[in-house]
Amino acid sequence: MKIALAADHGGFQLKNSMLKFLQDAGFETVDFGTNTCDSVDYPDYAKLVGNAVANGGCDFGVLVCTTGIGISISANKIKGIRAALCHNCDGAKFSRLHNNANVICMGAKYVGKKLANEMLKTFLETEFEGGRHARRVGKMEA
Ligand SMILES: O=C(CO)[C@H](O)[C@H](O)[C@H](O)COP(=O)(O)O
Repeated sequence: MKIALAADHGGFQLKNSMLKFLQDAGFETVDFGTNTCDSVDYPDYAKLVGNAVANGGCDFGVLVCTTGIGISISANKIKGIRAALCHNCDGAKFSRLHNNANVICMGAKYVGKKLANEMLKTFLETEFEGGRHARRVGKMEA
């Protein structure tokens, strides 16, 4: 499974922590940056990960900014992207079960490294339930 990650200056440390977690767990990863405190614009990074997932180059995406809000709004502008802003493992689980989310977004201001790894693990291990949820996801896509 190949995972694309990116963050702005507000989220790069948490992104790098999850990058190491994924690499240690044996996942293939693509790091789209940023990797410094220099101020950047979160829509640019959402676009890199969103396109990588939407075009099939990566299976899932991980995006982080300070609150998670701007980067999730941005990712959801890309056709085929269902980006879920998650704050706990239950949200991460249901974003997959019911919404077939393909990008998980987090706010580094609210989520610590341990919780972020747990949410990410839950997200990647949970399968979409399909059924009535497939009808709803289909309506979102339309
Ligand atoms: O949280 C964010 C967007 O929702 C971004 O990470 C920004 O950090 C936030 O908008 C604050 O911007 P600043 O330039 O870092 O003050």
